[in-house]
Amino acid sequence: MKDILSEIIANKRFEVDLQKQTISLEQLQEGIGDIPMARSMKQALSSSSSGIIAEFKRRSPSKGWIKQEACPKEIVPSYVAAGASALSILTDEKFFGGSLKDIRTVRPLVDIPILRKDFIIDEYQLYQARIVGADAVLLIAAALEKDKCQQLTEQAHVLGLEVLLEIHSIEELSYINNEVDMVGINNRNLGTFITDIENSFRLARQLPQDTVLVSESGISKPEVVKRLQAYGFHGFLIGETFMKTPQPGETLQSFIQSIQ
Ligand SMILES: O=C(O)c1ccccc1NCC(=O)[C@H](O)[C@H](O)COP(=O)(O)O
Repeated sequence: MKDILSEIIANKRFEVDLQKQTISLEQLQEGIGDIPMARSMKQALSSSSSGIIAEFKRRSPSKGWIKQEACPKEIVPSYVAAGASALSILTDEKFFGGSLKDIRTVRPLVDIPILRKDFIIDEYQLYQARIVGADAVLLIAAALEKDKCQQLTEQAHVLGLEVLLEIHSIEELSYINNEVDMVGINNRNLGTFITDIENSFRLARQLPQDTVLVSESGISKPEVVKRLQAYGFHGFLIGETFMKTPQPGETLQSFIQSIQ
């Protein structure tokens, strides 16, 4: 682990420890009882839908502010109306300008699966995700020891959350086991920020055919999605391409028209 990722993880550890001082894990556990069943993102991606996981993202370490004043109540329902199969909502505040409140705000407005996109290092964050209404969480191999990743996967399942495991390199293939629901191949090198779509094809070749595969980051053209679809990818996680335009929902709509 290095560079921006280590900085993000160090800050996340600090944040989570602080949050625990305000609301303890036990208090969060008490709040989990009456949460409705989660929606299956794996199923949503496996059905014959667009496969687009449309991301709500205000800023990023690689691009700075993309849409500082973005309002989730406007953008997220417009993604659903445009035909997104699932949603990804960045909840990291310091580096991405997001918050758990963004998921809480849109949950009653939409009925497709929501991925809590954050840097999950502690089971406390799984409870937070479930309480605000997320259906799935991202676990990043590069940010976790293998045992910890396994432990978080099991705990996520106990809470009814699905897991999208993100890998970027051949070495991280060893994190994948039968318990992981979906495998995300990140095209972005988190050390250099360079995106290379070919990374998706390189790593997909190494995976069993029945893996629910998601290609993540740097996707800006419908033709790329078509190539990925033909290769057997089910999901396409796209943020900046939509968020940088004045009407992200409309941009998504024409993007989907071009892949059908
Ligand atoms: O987006 C970044 O700059 C970034 C930097 C360091 C860690 C994670 C980062 N992004 C998180 C994501 O996974 C992306 O937001 C997501 O894959 C969508 O990517 P894009 O379509 O390129 O916005």
